[in-house]
Parts: sequence; C-alpha cells; structure tokens
Amino acid sequence: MRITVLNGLKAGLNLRRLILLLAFSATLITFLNSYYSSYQVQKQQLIDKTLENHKAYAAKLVSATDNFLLAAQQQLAYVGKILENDFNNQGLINAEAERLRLQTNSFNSTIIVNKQGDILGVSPQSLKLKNRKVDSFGTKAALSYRTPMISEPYISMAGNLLIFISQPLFDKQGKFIGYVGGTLYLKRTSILNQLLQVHYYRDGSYLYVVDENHRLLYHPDTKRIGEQVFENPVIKAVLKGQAGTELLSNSKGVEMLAGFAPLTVAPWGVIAQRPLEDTLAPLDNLMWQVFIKTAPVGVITLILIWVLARKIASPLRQLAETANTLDRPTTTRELMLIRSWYFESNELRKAMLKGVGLLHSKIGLLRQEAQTDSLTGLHNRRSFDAQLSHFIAQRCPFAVLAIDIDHFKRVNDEFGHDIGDVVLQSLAKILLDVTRDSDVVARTGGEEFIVIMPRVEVKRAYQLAERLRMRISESYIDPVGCINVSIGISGWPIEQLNIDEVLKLADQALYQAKKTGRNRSVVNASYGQDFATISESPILE
Ligand SMILES: Nc1nc2c(ncn2[C@@H]2O[C@H](COP(=O)(O)OP(=O)(O)OP(=O)(O)O)[C@@H](O)[C@H]2O)c(=O)[nH]1
Repeated sequence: MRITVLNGLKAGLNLRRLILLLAFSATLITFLNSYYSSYQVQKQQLIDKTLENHKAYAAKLVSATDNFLLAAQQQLAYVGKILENDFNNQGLINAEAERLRLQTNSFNSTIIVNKQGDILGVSPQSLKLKNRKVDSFGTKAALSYRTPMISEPYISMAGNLLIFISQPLFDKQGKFIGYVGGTLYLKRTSILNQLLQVHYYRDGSYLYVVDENHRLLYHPDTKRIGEQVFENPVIKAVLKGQAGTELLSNSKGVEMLAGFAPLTVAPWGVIAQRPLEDTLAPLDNLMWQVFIKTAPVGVITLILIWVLARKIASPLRQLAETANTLDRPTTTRELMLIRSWYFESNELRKAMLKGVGLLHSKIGLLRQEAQTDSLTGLHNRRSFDAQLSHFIAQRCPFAVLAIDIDHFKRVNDEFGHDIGDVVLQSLAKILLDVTRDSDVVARTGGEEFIVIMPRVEVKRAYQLAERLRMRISESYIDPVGCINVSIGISGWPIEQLNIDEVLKLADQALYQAKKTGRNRSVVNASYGQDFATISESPILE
C-alpha cells in the first residue's frame, strides 16, 4: 500500500511539480511578455523616428533642390540681362554661353537661341549645335512658351536624358528676342545628382525624385532614371502636393519607411526611404544582446524557483506520505523529524501529531478493551487464546487450571445477579492475588475461570490449585460469605496433545471434581494414577 501511494506521488502531479509548473510558466510568460512588448515598443519607436527623420530629410532635400533651381534660373536671368542690349554681339553670346556653364557649374550644357530657333551660342562647343535650329522637346517648348521654364525629362539632340531650364530674353521694348537655357543631365554627372548624392547614406537609406509624370528624375540606381512609376502611393501623394510619412511596399514588394515632400519651384517630389528590414536590423541585434544579458539571470531564477519549490513541497510531501501510515508505532517519531519550516506545514504537523496521539491512545484503549473481560478486568477468551498461542509458539510448557464456582446459581438466586457479579469480581481479585505475574488469569465463561501457569509441572500445579482453592474458601465475600470452587488441572506439552485437547483435559478434570463432590482439585487421569489419588481433596461445604 505504501509503495503504491509513493509510486502514485512520484508518477502523477504533486505539489512540487505544480509549484514548479506555476512558477516556471509565470516566469516564462512574464519574460516573454516583457521581451515581446519591449521589442514592439522599440520597433515602433524606431519606425516613428526613421519616418520622421526621412520626412525631415526629404524636406531638406526639397529645400536644397528648390534653392538650386531658383539659383539656376537667376543665373540664366542674369545672362539675359547682359544680352538683351547686345543680342547681335556674337562674341558676347559665345562668351556668356561659356561663362554660364563653366563659372557656376550649374549646367551640363548651355545654349543661347534667337526667336527663330537658331542656336546662336553653345557650350561646350563639342556638341556642335551652333547655327543649327532647335529641335528637341525642351528647346522647342522654351521657344513657344516664352516664359521661365523647367522642362520635363527628354532625350536631347545629342542623345542625353536631361531636363532643360530656360529664361526668355526680351529687348528694351519688351519684345521676345530669344532665350538662354541650360541642361541638366539626369544619367550623367550633373550638379543635381551631385547635390542629391551628397545625402546618400550607407545605412540603406536612399532618395529619389519624381516629376509630375511619375518619371524618376533621380534615383541611386541610374538605370531606373527616366522610368515611370505609377503604382506607388507615396509618389501619388507627393505629386498631389502632400508632405508626410508612410510605411509602404515598393514596386519590388520590399517594405519601406518613406518620408516625402513636394518641391515649390518645380512640380516634382522628393522621397527619402529606407527598407524596414534595414531599419529593424539593429533592433534584432539589440534584442539578442538583451536576451544574452538576461538569460543568466533567467536561468538562476529558474534554479532558485526549483530549489524553493522543493523546499516548500518537501514537508508537505513527507506529511502526506506519513499520513498513509498513521497506525505505525514509528509515526510520531517520523512526524517529529519532518522539518516544517513554514506556518502551514508546521500547523499541519502539529495537528497530525495530535491526531496520531489520539489515534494511538484510542487504539490502545480498544486493544485493551478487546482483550479484557469488562466485569473482572481479567483476560477475556480472545486474549487468553492469544496468550496460549504465544506459549505454544515459544515452546514454553505450562499447566492449566480450569476453575468453576460451586453452586453459583444459588448465589444469584439468593442474593441477586448484581451480588453474583460482586462475587465474580472478588474471586478475580483473589486469583490475581494468589497467582504470579507471569501466570495468565482469564474469565472464559459465566463463572468459569482459567489460569495458565508457564513452566509449572502438573504436580506443582496441583499444589498451587489446592492453595488457591483453600484461599478462596477462606475468603469472606460480603454479603454472600465464603464460596468454594472446583478446579480441573492439565498440562502442556504432552506428546500428541494439541492445545484444544489440553483444555479439554482440564475441563474433564473439572467435571470430575464436580462429579466427585465439588470443592476440590482434580488432575486429569491421563497424567497418571498418582494424581488421581492425590486429588481426592476433602469436600468443604
Ligand atoms: N451474577 C452473574 N451470574 C452469572 C454470570 N454468568 C453466569 N452466571 C450464573 O452462573 C450460574 C451457573 O449455574 P450452573 O451452571 O447451574 O452452575 P452452578 O450453580 O454453579 O452449579 P455447579 O457449577 O454445578 O456447582 C447461573 O445461575 C448463571 O446465571 C455472570 O456474569 N454474573
């Protein structure tokens, strides 16, 4: 039973495992939760910060580009001022075209055109455009619109993708006489892409510029310059004149954090963006560092929880195990040895100790009651049998006296049953008084008693029986007076005799004593004729 219970405790759920489960899961959930929420908060902060930075970055680039375009237009206007009074001076025209390109480095090429579209001046000369008629989209548009202009991108007569910035020329009367213009190459080195490239970061951030036709005017991937991009929410927003931030998927499906702003001088938009993955890469590393730093503390915490769980569960576990064996005599000592170091387990142990004390005293009482004759306090039949078995098991020889009160019915009849009980109690006292401590005195029936005398031979038993009988017959029992008893004697061991036969022999001898006149002791005849003779004790009536 004990083994089964212990196995049950080991195999199934127990307090220690429950505490461990609870503490482990609470710790793990707390750790994961704080780890996850800290990751989420930091991620959001990083995204917000990156978006804001890129918005500011786009705005800064817009301002720089606006300034550049304004400056470029001012330079053209200044050349116009010089030429309007002297538009027939070919030398001046050549010199101004050259100065415009080389002095400020704003343009890749410059041209000065009359109102008929004849190219009067060009720089660099290598373009070989002088005296030719304008033929490209931008140069023709400048001729027809006659206003300060920034063209959309187009392929020039010389085969370059470019934009054309122009300023109309008017004479003193305000009549249109031609224009001065400069190109910015989009795919080759120009002041514009130098300006934008300055802000190229190595952290994965990049920017691009689009015009009103969704065409890329600038992009770090020069192959894409000139490409039109329509399915991009940020481009749509910036071309509507909006500035802001957005987390979007680009044309290649890559998640981007974008800040954007529109130009004021041209219908263009600047978009600065950074892949989300690149933005979050340092965070992943940071979180890994946090994990590495917190892991030892986490492991130590789990070990502490494990140790504490054992310590908390240990006394309760021992109490639970002991609770299954409360009837064992060693239980109290086992309970005392349990280290109940906290209030509840200590109270439980105290309660169990109290319970075990009560249980043991109750068991003792019950055992005593179960073995005692309630009227006389002598051994009862069950206890007598047990004692007998003990002697037999120990191979201890003994003599048996079967004692019966003579004419006890008369006592009952004359004095009543209660007085009869008093007589029985008095006889029990006399028997205890006369016999030795090692003898077993039992009341086995109404007025029948048996005395077992260990290590006493039958002959000696007869002498003792006689002494006993004499003592009883001399004892005055109020109000009955003196009573007599008859005693039958047998002994063990005798070859071939078992215990029932020994008792039967004692009974037979008692019957013999009654039959031959009562108030006498008779040894069973099977112990020899001598005993039969000596047992003819006088009848005292
Ligand atoms: N007071 C009392 N009487 C008991 C008790 N047990 C048995 N008796 C009585 O003991 C008497 C036994 O009577 P009998 O068996 O006739 O024996 P006896 O009168 O002693 O006569 P003999 O044994 O032949 O000498 C009966 O009257 C029973 O009622 C008991 O516990 N208390």
